[in-house]
Amino acid sequence: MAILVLGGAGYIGSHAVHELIEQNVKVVVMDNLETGHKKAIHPKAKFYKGDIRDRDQLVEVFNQEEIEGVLHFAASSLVWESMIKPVKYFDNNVYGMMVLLDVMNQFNVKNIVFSSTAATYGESDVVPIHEDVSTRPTNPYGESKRMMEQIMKWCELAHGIKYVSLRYFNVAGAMRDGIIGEDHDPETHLIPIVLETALGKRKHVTIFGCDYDTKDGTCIRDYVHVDDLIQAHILALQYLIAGNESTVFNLGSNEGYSVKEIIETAEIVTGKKIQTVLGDRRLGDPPILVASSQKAKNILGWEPKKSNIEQIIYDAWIWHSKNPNGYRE
Ligand SMILES: NC(=O)c1ccc[n+]([C@@H]2O[C@H](COP(=O)([O-])OP(=O)(O)OC[C@H]3O[C@@H](n4cnc5c(N)ncnc54)[C@H](O)[C@@H]3O)[C@@H](O)[C@H]2O)c1
Ligand SMILES: O=c1ccn([C@@H]2O[C@H](COP(=O)(O)OP(=O)(O)O[C@H]3O[C@H](CO)[C@H](O)[C@H](O)[C@H]3O)[C@@H](O)[C@H]2O)c(=O)[nH]1
Repeated sequence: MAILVLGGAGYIGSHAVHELIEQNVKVVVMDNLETGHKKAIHPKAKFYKGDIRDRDQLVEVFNQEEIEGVLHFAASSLVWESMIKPVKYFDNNVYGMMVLLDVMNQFNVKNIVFSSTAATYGESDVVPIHEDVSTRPTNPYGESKRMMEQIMKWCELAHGIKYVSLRYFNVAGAMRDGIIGEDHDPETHLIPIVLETALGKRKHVTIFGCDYDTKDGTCIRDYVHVDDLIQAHILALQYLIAGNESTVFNLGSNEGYSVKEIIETAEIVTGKKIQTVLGDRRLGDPPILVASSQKAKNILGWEPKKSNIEQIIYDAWIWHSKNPNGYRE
């Protein structure tokens, strides 16, 4: 039996594949390589290049392999892009989920761990955010993920497909050995941009908005180390395979850092001065997203070990400084 990792060539999915293989699990990856990299896929994983919206391609994978469960990372995931290309997000994310659940049902595969997001909550009055806080997304990306959760709920009722939806906050860091890490083109995430600036690949970091109602006027996010996040996926898979009920968990560090604080910490970790420019607010950005992950700790026994901000930035720095051009030669 194998675990099917959809989006296993991407930043987070590739870390999941490495960890599963480390734990001697048989892994099958499907990815269309739109934002992922073939080089990020562990050589011991069986790779199918394909798009999950292509039903025939997906059926082919399920026909060829004995799939026990699915980790579903494959999605479009940029908040700002979703504000200008909403249909892309509903097509790739929501339609992709519809095809996937239909094929899982056809092949009687009953377990899925899904990459959801803090963006499902939108602007929450409750901080830290727990799972019972109402979801009111402020961008199409978050809306698409909320819809995907709803679709899973109805497919559980109709077909008995069990799910764990993991609402990640901001994922960062990399495997300590510098072999895999974050490489998007163009890169739009804060920590990689800050580190590329430290490396001299960029002149400055633009701070998107300094007039938010926060301690220093810049947006606050909760950063979680990718290695800790993957451990939660392994626990979620075990939870489902043990026959537990479908549910939702937040995954974050429970600490909020402003954009300015991230830049200051990166200056300390890298020992480099990082130039900044003040810019306008970015479309769709909520001011504050900080998690309560108590439920994942209580029910899954999740214990994040690396999610302090210095370690997250340090591990990302190892990846970026060893691979200044990412996966490109
Ligand atoms: N990075 C974060 O901070 C963050 C936070 C919350 C949630 N998430 C979610 O985690 C998941 C992974 O994020 P990431 O940062 O690794 O993104 P990523 O873009 O690096 O990885 C996504 C992978 O999925 C593939 N893919 C996309 N659409 C596909 C399709 N239709 N068929 C096949 N493959 C497809 C891409 O080629 C890529 O390899 C996404 O679902 C994202 O929404 C990420
Ligand atoms: O050059 C930059 C890049 C980002 N930011 C700011 O830094 C913060 C973090 O931005 P990221 O782009 O790194 O991450 P997002 O919070 O927009 O989104 C990330 O986390 C979300 C959940 O919190 C989603 O799930 C999403 O997939 C994932 O990309 C935001 O306030 C953003 O405005 C800047 O000021 N300058």
